[in-house]
Amino acid sequence: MKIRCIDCEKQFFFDRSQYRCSCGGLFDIMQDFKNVDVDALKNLFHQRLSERMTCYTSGVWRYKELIYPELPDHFIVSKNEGNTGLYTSELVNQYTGLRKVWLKAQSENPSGSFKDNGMTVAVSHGRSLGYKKYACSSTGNTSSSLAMYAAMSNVESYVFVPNQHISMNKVLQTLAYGAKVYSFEGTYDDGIQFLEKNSEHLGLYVCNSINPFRIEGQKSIVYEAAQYLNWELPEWIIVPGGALSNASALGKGLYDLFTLGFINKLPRIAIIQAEGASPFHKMFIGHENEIEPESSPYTLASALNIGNPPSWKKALQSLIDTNGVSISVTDEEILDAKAIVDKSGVGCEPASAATIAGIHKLISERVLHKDETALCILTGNILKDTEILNDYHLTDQVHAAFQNKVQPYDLTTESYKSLF
Ligand SMILES: N[C@@H](CCOP(=O)(O)O)C(=O)O
Repeated sequence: MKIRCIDCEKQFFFDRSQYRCSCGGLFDIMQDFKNVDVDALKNLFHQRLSERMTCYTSGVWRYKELIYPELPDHFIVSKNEGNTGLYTSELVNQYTGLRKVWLKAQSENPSGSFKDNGMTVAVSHGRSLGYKKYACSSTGNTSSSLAMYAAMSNVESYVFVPNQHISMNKVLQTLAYGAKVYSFEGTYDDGIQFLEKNSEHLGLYVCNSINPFRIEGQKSIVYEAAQYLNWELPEWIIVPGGALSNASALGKGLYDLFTLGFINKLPRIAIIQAEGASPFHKMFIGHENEIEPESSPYTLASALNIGNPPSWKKALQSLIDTNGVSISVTDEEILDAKAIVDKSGVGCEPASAATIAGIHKLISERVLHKDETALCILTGNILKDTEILNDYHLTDQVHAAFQNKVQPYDLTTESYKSLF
């Protein structure tokens, strides 16, 4: 397997853990698609939809030929990740004003977020290299996912989480899977810098999205959506933008599908950032060549509290390749959109709802047209952040709101007769 530095374009054989080239650029995996037969692969992917109890049951490894064909199956650690629902909702369509919005619920992954799509590949690769200690910096989803796969592989996980502006539920989930959790003063960005500097001499295999195998795995999100939609994707793919791994991976995945001939039309990608943590959007609309890191990013959508996204160049490439756009939305817009997704029955964590808020705004700015269709990536589960649910639904007027939603009822009377 070969990798390429995205800055100096030097190529290497990838046989150990390294995340950056000596020039400072991130690595990208170069797939050898010379012998790909699209019709044969479509058939194979279709047959694998009825696999049971093998690694090909997974909605990631179903596409192994496009992700990591060389990896011997016995290294794969999988929990049937992927296989997530694709939903539509009249409520969401109406709220956004778009003809049809597809919700790809990556929140249905085994650890509750899209991170599992990439993590199964990163940890499986780490196993093939013989690593026993795995690490990440995280606002909570990456750490939960890593801790889960590490536990299943019987190896250690060490996770570094900021000591504020993250969701307690996610940290508890990470602890419960058995990870050693270190809480630090700073942001996700400081944790990444620490790991980039120290992981090698500490013998830690880093599973953040600076690891290119994470990106290869996350491409499966768009492969699966395309397969479910009979290889015809909507005009737009909408992703929240924090560390920017989804924008990077989905752009690469779409490019694979289009250049190989799986799909005939390339959707446009829209990256939606939270206003309080939007360095990428500022760079993009300002036509700057470099990102200006934000030292104190802050948004209620805790998964997006990232001021210096390592993958910004890959995400930028995705927008260039797909004629994409970026936009930012306020926390209020995110929370209102989340309430709609929750009420639709699909549900999501706050960061995911940035996509719905983003569509709303892109229509009002006439970037999206109401006759178009879009696919939104819902990144995390509704229960990932119950503090936000509490605040949104209860805090303002706790008693009045609570009484409205959960009505007191006296079982000893016959008042039910007037209720139904
Ligand atoms: N919100 C993320 C931030 C980490 O991003 P990654 O792309 O490096 O995994 C999280 O869940 O920690």
